Parts: sequence; structure tokens; C-alpha cells
Amino acid sequence: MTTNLEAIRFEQVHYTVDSLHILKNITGSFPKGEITTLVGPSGAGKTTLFRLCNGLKSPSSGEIYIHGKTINSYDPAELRQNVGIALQNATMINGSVRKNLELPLTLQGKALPQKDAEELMHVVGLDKDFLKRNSKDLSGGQRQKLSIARTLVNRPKILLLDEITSSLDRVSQQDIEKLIGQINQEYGTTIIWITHNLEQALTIGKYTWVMMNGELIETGTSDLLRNPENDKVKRFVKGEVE
Ligand SMILES: Nc1ncnc2c1ncn2[C@@H]1O[C@H](COP(=O)(O)OP(=O)(O)OP(=O)(O)O)[C@@H](O)[C@H]1O
Repeated sequence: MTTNLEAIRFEQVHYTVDSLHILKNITGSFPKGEITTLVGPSGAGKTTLFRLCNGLKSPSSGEIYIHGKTINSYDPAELRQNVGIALQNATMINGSVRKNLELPLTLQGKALPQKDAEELMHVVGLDKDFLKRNSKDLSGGQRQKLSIARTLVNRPKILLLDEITSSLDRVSQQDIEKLIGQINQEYGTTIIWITHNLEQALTIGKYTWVMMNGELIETGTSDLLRNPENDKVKRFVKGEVE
């Protein structure tokens, strides 16, 4: 059963590659319009779960619902408009910031009007003069902002963020956290954010999912990371499971 308060729902989802059972019986949902963090040790299956959400991979069994409709009922363009993804090390193509920004549309044989390009730069806090610059000359923080702006080109209702601040200094990290908070508030975008930083998870996320060894161990409000009851979560929070 999905409700209209759920952005994404997993029902008994398994994902296996050869004999490797990477995701095990995942059932749960990400609330619409909220920020949920996804935490867990390395290799827990977090990135794989994201790849299932944006159709890059398909479950071996089980069902994924996006806004109440099965993921298979979306065509690829429609799915991209619903679910955008930004990664830790954003890949840039050679050329200007503008060329990189409009890449999602170029791939669809469309162009991004100058007005929209300037608006997107404004949303992520970059001056419109950046559009003419070479993307190679951007700092790490600016590159991540461009990557977020590029994901926003399709105006996704759900934004998946995979470790987008882990290679940034503290100031740039806080800048991005603020930006994502604003996007969530202003557009009602559902945010799902993979982070290794528990402090960050507590600051930015209203809800959290804890994954371990391919399983969903715990879900709830972020407070559960402050006062975990589950022993596995306790060990993870204490840093005993990396
Ligand atoms: N195509 C694949 N073939 C074999 N193993 C895979 C494949 N994709 C993922 N895995 C394995 O599945 C497990 C989960 O990987 P995943 O990248 O989803 O974890 P993660 O929680 O995102 O880890 P990290 O925090 O280090 O990024 C890992 O052990 C990984 O090696």
C-alpha cells in the first residue's frame, strides 16, 4: 500500500548480482517533501539503492513505487523528471559551465534558454558570469553547485544526493547544506541524501534510514542516530562498524 505522502516506496526489494545478495528485502518509504538521510557503513548498498530509484538498475524481485506508481510504468524521460541524482565527483565535459549545465537537455536534443540558465545559476548561488567560464577552472564547491544546478535542469521532484559534500572543505559543505535546505523549502523537493557524516545527517535530515550489509536496519526521525536503541545502529554510531 502506498500513500500520497510517500515519494518513493520499496516493497520487499531484493537485488542480486550473480550470487551476491546486495540488497535484501528492503521495505520502507521516503516521505514526500522532506529531507531523509541514508547512512550506513561502506558497502551497505546505499548507492545501489539509489541506482534502483532512478532506473539505472532494476530489482531482482520486489516493487518500487515513485509517487504511488510502479517505477516500470514511467518512461525514461518521465522518470528523469521525477528523480534526479547528483554524485560525489560530478563528471564535467570539456567546455564552458553553460555547456555542462545544459547537458541533460542537449542529450534530449533540446537547448536551455539563457534566462533559465541564469535562473538556475542564481538558485545555486553562482553568478551568471560563471556561465562563460571554463568548467575546469571551478573550485570543488562551485563544481558541486554546478552539478546540483545541472540536476535541477529537469526540475526533479525527488533529488538523490550521493556523498556530495564529502570532498569539500567545511565552509563549502555548509554552503551546500544551506542550498539543499532552500531547494527543499522553496520547491518542496523530496531530498534523499547519502552521507558518511553523522553530524551532517543530524543537522540536515528530518528522517533517516540506516542500512547495513544490504539490509534496512532502522528508519525513523534523525534523533534515532543520537539515541539509538537498536544494537547494530549503536555500534555503527559509535564507529565500531566502518
Ligand atoms: N555490479 C556489481 N557487481 C558486484 N558487486 C557489486 C555490484 N554493485 C555493487 N556491488 C557490491 O555491493 C555492495 C554494495 O555497494 P554500494 O556501492 O551500493 O554500497 P554503499 O553503501 O554505497 O558503499 P559506500 O558507502 O562505500 O559508497 C558492495 O559490496 C559492492 O562491492
